[in-house]
Amino acid sequence: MIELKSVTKRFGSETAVDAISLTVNRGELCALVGTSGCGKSTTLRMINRLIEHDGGEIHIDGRPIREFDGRVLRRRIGYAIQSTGLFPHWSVARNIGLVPRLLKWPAARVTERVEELMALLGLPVEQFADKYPAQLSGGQAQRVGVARALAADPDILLMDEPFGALDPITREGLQVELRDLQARLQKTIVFVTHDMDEALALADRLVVMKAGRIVQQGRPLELLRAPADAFVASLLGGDDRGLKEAAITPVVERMRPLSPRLLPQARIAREATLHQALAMMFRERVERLAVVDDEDMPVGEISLRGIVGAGLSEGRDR
Ligand SMILES: Nc1ncnc2c1ncn2[C@@H]1O[C@H](COP(=O)(O)OP(=O)(O)OP(=O)(O)O)[C@@H](O)[C@H]1O
Repeated sequence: MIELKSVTKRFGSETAVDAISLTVNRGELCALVGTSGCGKSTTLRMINRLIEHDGGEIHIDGRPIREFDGRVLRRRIGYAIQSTGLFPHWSVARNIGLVPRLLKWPAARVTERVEELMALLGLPVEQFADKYPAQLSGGQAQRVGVARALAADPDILLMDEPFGALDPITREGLQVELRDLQARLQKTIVFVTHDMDEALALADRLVVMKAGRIVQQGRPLELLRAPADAFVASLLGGDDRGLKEAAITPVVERMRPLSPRLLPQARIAREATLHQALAMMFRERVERLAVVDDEDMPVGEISLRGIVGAGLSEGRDR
């Protein structure tokens, strides 16, 4: 668990982070969003003491981080950044194994771990282990950066735009991998992003910052449904907020039992979102879809009226 209590950071006369308080529970993914220069990266870098806070307290698992040696702390916390920070003269495998080697793991265990992570992140060992960062595409380099952050199996991961500057398909693939990793391994993750769709899709806790302060925090749906002010509303998507809400609301929330009427021909997976259901209705020119399970068996239906007529923000079906 990470706790920030009234944490402040000043650079000269400028207060970059102004008395923020935030708790990120174990296994939670917390996304920090806000306009450029609002203090997101500074907040992240104070957690692993790349930047020292000058007011307030930061605790990790109940202990003030000032009690830890900075280097020891950073070996316990994975850190992935947009520019990857890979060592250019080291191979991919050597880059990924950096922290385990610093922690003096036996060589065979480091190799095993590196290969495990490369497989996890879709980087075939034979193809990539001996390559150098300059020989990688941006997306591959970011995967290596994420693998390196995960190498020593840290409980905490700090990620500063780790998927920035990637094409939408690669980015979405990595988002799915991250969510999967988090669900399986219960990592505590603090994630900085400028991409609101990414923040809404990934975050358990969404934190909106403005000029060094936290303006609002909560579950993405809570913020979409009740933004604290016009700034939050506009940052979260302005007039598009309804669609963004549909993009993170699962179909099963609005699903009804199959009606005795004819089974709808068009089908949608039960894991789909309302946004995907709307897109399919639009594409297929239909107002009802059968919701199907993994074996393509209908488990219910969803209708346009069920989605729109009920009013998304009411959170109930009629
Ligand atoms: N090392 C530094 N020295 C002086 N000022 C700094 C330093 N690092 C950050 N700042 C200032 O602190 C403020 C917050 O910066 P920070 O990088 O945390 O913002 P951010 O929200 O991450 O921005 P962006 O979205 O553009 O990355 C900015 O005004 C920035 O200019």
